[in-house]
Amino acid sequence: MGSLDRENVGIGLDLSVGVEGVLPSLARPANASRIFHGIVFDAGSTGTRIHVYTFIQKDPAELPLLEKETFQSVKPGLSAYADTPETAGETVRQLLRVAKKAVPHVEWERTPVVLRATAGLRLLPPKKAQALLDEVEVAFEESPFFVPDNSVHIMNGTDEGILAWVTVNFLTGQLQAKTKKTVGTLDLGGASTQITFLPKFKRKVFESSCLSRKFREDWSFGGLTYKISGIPDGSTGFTECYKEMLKVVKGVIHQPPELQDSNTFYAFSYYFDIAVEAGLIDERRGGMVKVQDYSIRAKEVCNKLSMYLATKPFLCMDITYITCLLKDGFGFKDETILKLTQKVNNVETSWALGAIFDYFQNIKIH
Ligand SMILES: O=c1ccn([C@@H]2O[C@H](COP(=O)(O)OP(=O)(O)O)[C@@H](O)[C@H]2O)c(=O)[nH]1
Ligand SMILES: [Ca+2]
Repeated sequence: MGSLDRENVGIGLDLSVGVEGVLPSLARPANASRIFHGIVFDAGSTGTRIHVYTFIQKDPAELPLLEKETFQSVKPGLSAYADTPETAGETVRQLLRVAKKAVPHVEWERTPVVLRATAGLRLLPPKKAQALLDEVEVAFEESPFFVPDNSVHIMNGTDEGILAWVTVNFLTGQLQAKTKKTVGTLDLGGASTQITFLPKFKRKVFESSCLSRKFREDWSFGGLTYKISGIPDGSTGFTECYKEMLKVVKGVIHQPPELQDSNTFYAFSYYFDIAVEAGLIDERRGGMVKVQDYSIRAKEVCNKLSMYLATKPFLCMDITYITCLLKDGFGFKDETILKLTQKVNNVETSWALGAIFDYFQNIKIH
């Protein structure tokens, strides 16, 4: 991998540097805009998503513009195939068809494809997770796209957070050299919440005052089946449920002092989904909520658990967890406003866009 003369080459040409000798020469007039693409798979615990990005580099000294995102998702996530890893390869092949349509044929061999897995694979026994990743790699190698080193791997939670931050701040224009202010981001995954408290399950039985006394369900993950239920003779309701969540949240999470004077926070993933389920926002339009809106709704739901038993048995637990995480975990004030959105400027607010920037930067593209 060589260093680059940024006076003469744009980001599109820089891409070829990582695969010297493999890619055709991309020499173009110095002033021409360059178009390039990047493919990111988000292998989440509840689904696999493909993001195909098209960028235009007008000025090599500036960040590229994101012209377009093509997005598609499938359920369930790869971890559901822990015992049939070939199926993971099929899922990826199916989604790669989307990329073949979105990226012009001539660009295929210089368009990088990467997959980052999150909590679903983190929670699997390492051998099972590796078998899934190996199948993905085979599917990538068969594809016409450029497969960089370390193209397929499990990402840690810190990277997930940082890359989501990059995505939203890029999309909201805060990464321009002249802007000083940035926005905060909150992403809540489907399985990462359980990471903290799954090991505490005794006999693998999980009883909670956040669930209706009558609730009973088996929940399977990574080859183990957990028995989840309400406490048959215990107390239920918001106060009890909150105390339970506090044990998971309190003292575990660093409370950044910046939150006190912080500006705007964008929240997505489960913050968004649960707000929709709780009727706080419209699924299509998203919206703004105050931290206290979650807690008011949590009280209403948890104090009438039987009403939600048939349709939304986990809503009390989920919304109380979010309330507790925001207030006692991160230390947000009741009045803090969160912008709940799945998209900014029509682009998914996922860590995936940040991940492709990270990739370009690692091959010395700025
Ligand atoms: O592009 C995405 C990625 C995730 N989600 C939602 O975010 C939540 C988190 O799920 P994910 O599968 O990403 O879990 P993780 O692996 O991050 O824990 C789920 O409700 C997803 O439906 C979404 O709406 N769009
Ligand atoms: Ca996620």
